[in-house]
Amino acid sequence: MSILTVKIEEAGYDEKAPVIKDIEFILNKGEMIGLIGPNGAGKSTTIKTLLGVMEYVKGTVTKQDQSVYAYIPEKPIFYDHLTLWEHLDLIASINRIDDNVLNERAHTYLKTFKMEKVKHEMPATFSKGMQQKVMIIQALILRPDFYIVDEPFIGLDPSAIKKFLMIIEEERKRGAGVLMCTHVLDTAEKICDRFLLVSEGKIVARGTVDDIREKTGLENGSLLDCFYLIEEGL
Ligand SMILES: Nc1ncnc2c1ncn2[C@@H]1O[C@H](COP(=O)(O)OP(=O)(O)OP(=O)(O)O)[C@@H](O)[C@H]1O
Repeated sequence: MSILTVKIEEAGYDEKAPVIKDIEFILNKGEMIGLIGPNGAGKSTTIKTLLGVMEYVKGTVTKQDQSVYAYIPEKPIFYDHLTLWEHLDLIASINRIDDNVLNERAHTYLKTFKMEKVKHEMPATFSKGMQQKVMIIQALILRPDFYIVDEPFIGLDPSAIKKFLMIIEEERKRGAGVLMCTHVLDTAEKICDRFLLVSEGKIVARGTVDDIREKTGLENGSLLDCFYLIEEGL
């Protein structure tokens, strides 16, 4: 069952010069799609379009009725004068999450990511990885229908990556869909069901790793090998 249906004809920062074209896909319940592509390909622009913050958009982004999403950005953003706990409290009240539920979920995830000790400190003063963990905890507290995750693997320590992947797996079993943008292809290859390879604003390959292997003729190639071949036009 689809959670998100994307039909972007074109989008960009200026109507006269669209950056992405014909980005069309469906995200299903419990599915993880990897959005991959070289620097400047249009991945972040695609994400901004899905989030509804792009200046110019022609096309439609349709969520399943009432579905809630959570966005985990690559660059964390915080309120300077709020503590970690106050950030969680704010997110919970905006999304009408009951105090008891917030307490239970927050306690679990703060413990998992070893952030309990700093819960009354300002995230603005945290390290990059700690800030990334706060963004992840904020998203997990919502128990959303789908996640949009921008490059989760740069900044987190290996143990935090492992925990994040295990929780995301649980979330998928619950039915949550995940659209994940990343350059870390060896990890993506292991966890994503399908891929969208974007280059110069368009989808140049899509499907499972096997579909992409078939397209490149690399029968046993890794996703990285296939990516390299397609990107370099070999
Ligand atoms: N704020 C902006 N204003 C104008 N053009 C932009 C802006 N942000 C990105 N672009 C342009 O849009 C194109 C796609 O950029 P985008 O950030 O979507 O790439 P990306 O695939 O996310 O790359 P990366 O892997 O480097 O993060 C690039 O040509 C870039 O210069």
